[in-house]
Formats: sequence, C-alpha cells, structure tokens
Amino acid sequence: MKRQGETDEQDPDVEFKKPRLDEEDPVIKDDPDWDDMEVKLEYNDVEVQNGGENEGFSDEEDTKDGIIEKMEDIEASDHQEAGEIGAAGELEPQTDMGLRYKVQLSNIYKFSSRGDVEAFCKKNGIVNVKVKKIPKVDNALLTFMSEAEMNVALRVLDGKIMKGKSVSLNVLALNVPQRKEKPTRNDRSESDDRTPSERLADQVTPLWRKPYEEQLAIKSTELQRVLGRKGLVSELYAIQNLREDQRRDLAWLESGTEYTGGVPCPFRDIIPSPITENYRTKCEFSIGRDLSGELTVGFLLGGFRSGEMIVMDPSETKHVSKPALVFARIMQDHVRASEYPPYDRKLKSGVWRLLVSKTFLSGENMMVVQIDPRSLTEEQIAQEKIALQERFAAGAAAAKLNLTSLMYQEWTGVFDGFSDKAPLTLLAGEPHVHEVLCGIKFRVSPFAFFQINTPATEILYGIVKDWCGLSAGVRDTVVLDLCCGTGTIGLTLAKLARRVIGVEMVKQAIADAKENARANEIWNVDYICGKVEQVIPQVIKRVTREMKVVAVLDPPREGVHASVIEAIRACTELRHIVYVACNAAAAVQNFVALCRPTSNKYKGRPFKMTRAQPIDMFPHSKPVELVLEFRRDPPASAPAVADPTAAMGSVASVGANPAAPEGGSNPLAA
Ligand SMILES: C[S@@+](CC[C@H](N)C(=O)[O-])C[C@H]1O[C@@H](n2cnc3c(N)ncnc32)[C@H](O)[C@@H]1O
Repeated sequence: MKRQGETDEQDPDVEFKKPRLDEEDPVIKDDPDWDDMEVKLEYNDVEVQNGGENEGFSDEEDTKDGIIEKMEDIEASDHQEAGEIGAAGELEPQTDMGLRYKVQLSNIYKFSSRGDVEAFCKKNGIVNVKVKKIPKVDNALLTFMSEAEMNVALRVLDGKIMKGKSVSLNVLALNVPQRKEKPTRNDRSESDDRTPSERLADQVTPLWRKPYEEQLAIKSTELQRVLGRKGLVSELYAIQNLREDQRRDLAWLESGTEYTGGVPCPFRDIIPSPITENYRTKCEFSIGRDLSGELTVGFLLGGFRSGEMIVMDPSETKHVSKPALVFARIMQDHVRASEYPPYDRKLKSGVWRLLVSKTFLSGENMMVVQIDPRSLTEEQIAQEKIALQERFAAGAAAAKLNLTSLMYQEWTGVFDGFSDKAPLTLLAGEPHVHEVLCGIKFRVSPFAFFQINTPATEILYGIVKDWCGLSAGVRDTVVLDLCCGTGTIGLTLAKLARRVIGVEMVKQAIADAKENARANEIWNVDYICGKVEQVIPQVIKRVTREMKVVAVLDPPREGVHASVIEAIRACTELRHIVYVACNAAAAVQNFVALCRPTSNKYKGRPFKMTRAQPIDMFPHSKPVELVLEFRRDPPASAPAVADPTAAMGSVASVGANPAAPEGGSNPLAA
C-alpha cells in the first residue's frame, strides 16, 4: 500500500527479493513465514492494537472502538532529527526565554480529563506540555515552553485518534510572554547590543561563543549529570518497595564512585567532531522578511515578545553547509523576483513557505520548495514550477553544484515545517539523493531520517561496531538494528555479522533500506516494517538461542515508547544492547526502564549499563550523541549458552570491574 504522496514515479518502492535466503543458516530458523513477515506484522499490528494493552493511555475506549493506527498513517517525521533545524531555526527543544506557545487541541471527547489529554500527548512522545482542560468541553489548551516543542506537537498530534475522535490543532498564540513586564532577549531594546547575526547564532548554535574544547567539556559534564548521581542513578535508587533481591540487582550502581562523574560504568572522554563548521547535511529554511524588511530565505528569529516574524540570513551561521547556503540564496533570488508574497505564519496567507535542503559530502543535493497554493491558479502554479526549475538549474550550474533532485510540495497545514502529510512532486532530477558512509552508498528519500554530520557518524558507527563485539572473520552474531531508518547502522555492520535484521516503522525508510542493501550487494539482511514493540518477540523467536544476539537501538531523540523497553525486557534471549542516544536527558526513562528491578510491567532480568561513549555530532549546538552499552545476566533457569559474552558472571563483577577492557568484544570477561 502506498503512503500519501507516493507515486511510482517519485519513489519506486523497490521490492527487495532476497537473492540468497540462507535456508541452511542455523541463525534464522527455516521458517516459510519469514518472507511474509512484513505483511503478517501489519496484520498483527491491527490485532495487537485492537486487543492489546495500550500503554500510557489507560482508558479502554481506544481499543473498544477499534482505533487503529495503520502503518501508513505513521508519520515519517515522527522521528525528528536530533538538533534538527526546523523552519524556526530551532536546534533543540529549549525554552524561548520566558515565552509561551499556546495551541488548542480540538475535537476531543468532552468527558476526557486533563490526565487523559496528558496521557495522549505522552503516548505520542509529547512530554514538555502544560495541559488545561475545562470539564465537559471538547477541547483543551496546550502550552509549550518553546516554539520547537510546539512545532513537534503540531506535526505529531494533528489528526491522531484520541478516544475514537480525530483531533485537530490550532495555534492560538505565539511568543506569549510569561510575565508581561519581563522583556525577552530578542526584543528590540537599548540593552541588547548584539548584531542580528549574533542573535541568530545565539538561537541556532547557542554554544558558538565558547571555544570548541569548552563546548565539549560542557556536553560531557551534562551527560555525567544525566547518567550519574543526579540523574539515572538517583532515579533507580528512588524506586520504592523493593525486595532485598531486587535491591541487590542495583548493587552495580555503587561503582559510580569509581568512575568519572559518578556514572556507574566507564565513561569515556568525548570524541570531538572531525569537522566543526558547515557540517549539517539537512536544513529547513523559512521564507519571510529580515529586520530591514528585505525578503529573505533563512532562519526564523524567535523570541520577540511582540510576536514579530523575522527571517534572518543564515550565511554567518557556523553549521549550515556551504551548498545549502548557495541554494538558500538561489531561492531568495527567486522570491525577491516573484510577484507572490511570502507566507505569513500569523495571518496564514501568502505563497512561499519553506526550502528544505539535503546536501551531502557525496556532492549530491536535494532541494524541496514548499508553497501554500491557495491564492494561485492552476496556470500560475504551472508557470512557477517551470520558473523554479530554470532558476535552480541556472543557479546550481553557476555555482558548480549538482542539483540531484528538485522537489515541490503544496502545504496548507498549521505545522510550519516540512510535513510528510502532503505529496511531493519531482520538478527535476532524481527522487532520491545518496551519501557515502563507511564505504557504503546510501539512498536517502526526502522524508527519511539521515544523520546530519557524516564524518562524525562514521566514528559513531565504528564504536557501535566494536561494542557489538563484531570482528572480521568471526561472523557469529545476529544484529538486530532496531529503529533502523534507511538501514545505515546495520548495513555498515553486515559484513561482520551473521545476519542483520532491521526494524523500522516508516515504510519509505524501509524501502530505502532494502534498496541500499540491494545496491551494495549485501544479502545477509532482512527488513521488517513495523513497530519495534510489536515485532521484537517474533523476531527473537526466529533467532536460535545458541547464537549471539545484539540489539542496536537508535531511537528518536525522546527515546522509544515504554512498550519497546517492556518488549525488550521480556525477550530473555536478548542480553546485550548498544543504545545510541542523541538526547540522553530526554531518553533517561528508557535507561531507567532497562535497568530497574523486575516488576509486573518490566519482566525479565534488569540490564546494567556497562560503558558510555559520547561523540559530538553537533558542534556549537547543545545536543550530543551518546553510545551506551547495556548487558544482563541470563535468567536463573536458562540453559548454558554458546555466547561467551552473554555469560556475565556475578552481578557484582559488572560494575565492580573498573579494569574491564575497552573496545574488546567482552568487557566483562576480564
Ligand atoms: C534517530 S532515527 C535513526 C535511524 C537510523 N538508525 C540512522 O542512524 O539513520 C530513529 C528512527 O526510529 C524510527 N522509530 C521511532 N519509533 C519507532 C518504533 N517504535 N518502532 C520502529 N521504528 C521507530 C523512526 O522512524 C526513525 O527512522
């Protein structure tokens, strides 16, 4: 089934026939259902959702009414990239200096409580929100601390089903000051002597004023806080009513005294990004007017108490790639020459909305122009498409850049970013671009997630490979690439693994992953389109117990839903996880859920965190990638296994072994 906006021409959903299904491979049980798994899982998905528990949303009505989130309804953009520059130029959810953003959530069941609305938001990954709900009315007021958080909610929640009703969102107020008398940092005042470029830089790259070494130290200290005594450790100790044996399961936390910053496992020095300037491979540029009223393609300068919408030239920012700056300028020339106005986010009128750029070190570049077509005739739109083609082709040629793909999107929704809810039309070139990572060429679709700093990603994947315990010539490990996106992590590991099984809920990304496997002639991989929490028990059943299994979990920045961790905990055969977190603070509840003592909800033995490695992917900005390794003992009754890394020895030996070798396949064997 195609998702909205997919046509054969735009995105040929290449059917990947595994050229060599390893029928004799003992890793994967010879199961005729395996090839049909994608189809079966979609069917199962329906069954699970109708009959199963809906964690985080206590009311039973969703399931009674048969409310089903079909796979094709799941937004690609549910996986907001870490540090993504949205249309507003935001880099991460951060409070916008005392400002508030208010949104009305409409068409909800009028007897819903505030708790119901909060649970609905939480279930969809929206946690930093204040909810007001008046009894017996069919709407609620959502207040966000930052525009970035509001934008994510607009994108994720709009049209979702709550208690049998499709909710809608409407922005009520932007930039509302928390206290009227308190001026914001960006208000035009005598006291703010920053240049406009500095204001923008403070917003999109808040660490830019500090030397890079200092930025790294700040990030490292913050991660130690998140994992250490004021974060993960204290959250685990705070769990109430534990039995004596459960308390013993937390004994490894004591080793926090032996490692850096109170982190209860080896915490390595942060690895700097190999490039610190112009590194971003993806940007979303707004279109509007700058402080002098000039039409500009750049980043929205937030934080004006008056609610002004100012778009700033991005050319002095440190992180935007040079090709992206050139293409933004080409778009700006087009808009300045156009007779049509830019889109006004407050009035919700006008034409030019957004330019999305994907610019890769491979030299391939994709541009998506987003417009609001409502004020244009069919004929005017047709003319504009031709004019855009000509403008971009000439501009790219003059700058000696490849314009691999030029796309066009008509969007009338409330969300002021790049939405995958409207189709794309190919104006010129190919429907995909490619990037080379660790020697493998990856196809990237417009909506698919791809890491935004290629050289730093290669370092990250090297760590993941080492920590998975993979080494040349052995090939005894099955890698579960959970939240695999376009398959990048698993495919870079495949030649060292017995088999790679990728799980991802976005269909277009799975199509990319399959095509990436085929194009790179990597055959020991399988891809399953589904939610990890629903797929994982079936996947595990197909992996024989005698083999080593490692799961790489690389979720969106807020981590995975609690049900994913529940499912992982319940799979007793899975005892080794390499978790890639792009926002450890936001994902800390996942770490707590992995490590907390066994409970009715979290079955199976708890994991222990065994090492931590930060890598900077976002110079000048606050996010940082963190690779964490988790391991656990086999269940008491489990038979001996062939996997030497799974035999963890005593609980105490995990945390209490500061001499554990780093980088080897078994840090616990020493
Ligand atoms: C940070 S991206 C990582 C993608 C990939 N590992 C990479 O490095 O390019 C997170 C991915 O998780 C997917 N995702 C989020 N929640 C999921 C779930 N419950 N089940 C399956 N995939 C999920 C998103 O669609 C997204 O592609």
